[in-house]
Amino acid sequence: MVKMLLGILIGNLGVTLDDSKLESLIGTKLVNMNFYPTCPNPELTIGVGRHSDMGTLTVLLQDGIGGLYVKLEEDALVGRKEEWIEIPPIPGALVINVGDSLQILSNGRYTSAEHRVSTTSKQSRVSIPVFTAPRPTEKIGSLPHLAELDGGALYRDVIFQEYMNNFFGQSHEGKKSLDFAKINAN
Ligand SMILES: O=C(O)CCC(=O)C(=O)O
Ligand SMILES: [Fe+2]
Repeated sequence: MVKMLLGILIGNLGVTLDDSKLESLIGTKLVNMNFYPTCPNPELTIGVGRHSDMGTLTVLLQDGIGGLYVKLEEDALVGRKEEWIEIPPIPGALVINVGDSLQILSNGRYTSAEHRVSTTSKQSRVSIPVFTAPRPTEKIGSLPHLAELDGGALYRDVIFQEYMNNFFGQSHEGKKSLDFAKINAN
């Protein structure tokens, strides 16, 4: 399913990647099982702090409790201020998150979802994300066709293992990890 989704998302940008390339871009797969116990003072705790997932696409199953928030970036063009919106649990629905690797490959046309989780004082929560990410040896950077169309690459080529080392080598601060691959990050 993830391979098909990725093929469609990249295809919509006018780039066709063959099956083995798509496979390489989601070749690392990891399942987490998150348990968030109840917390008497949810406002004083962080369930999961703000971050984006480092991989390509994340498929997330959450129970019915809620508490997952995604940041909508400020957009002056449409007069929107930065806002955190809750992703309500819908029975039988999966949440699909764009990760940093897809942001890099798409030259920023898809942006990774910055998200966080808050706990509640009444009910514990369980979520199961399935992360897909490039193979550790895979080189990722802005896809050349998109860099050309956009008048330049926003991201340099990095070996995914290096991106991962950097991601886990520092504490998460929103989407700061992306700076590692950004050209002209300041
Ligand atoms: O629990 C959730 O809904 C999200 C967890 C998460 O963001 C993560 O494990 O990366
Ligand atoms: Fe996450």
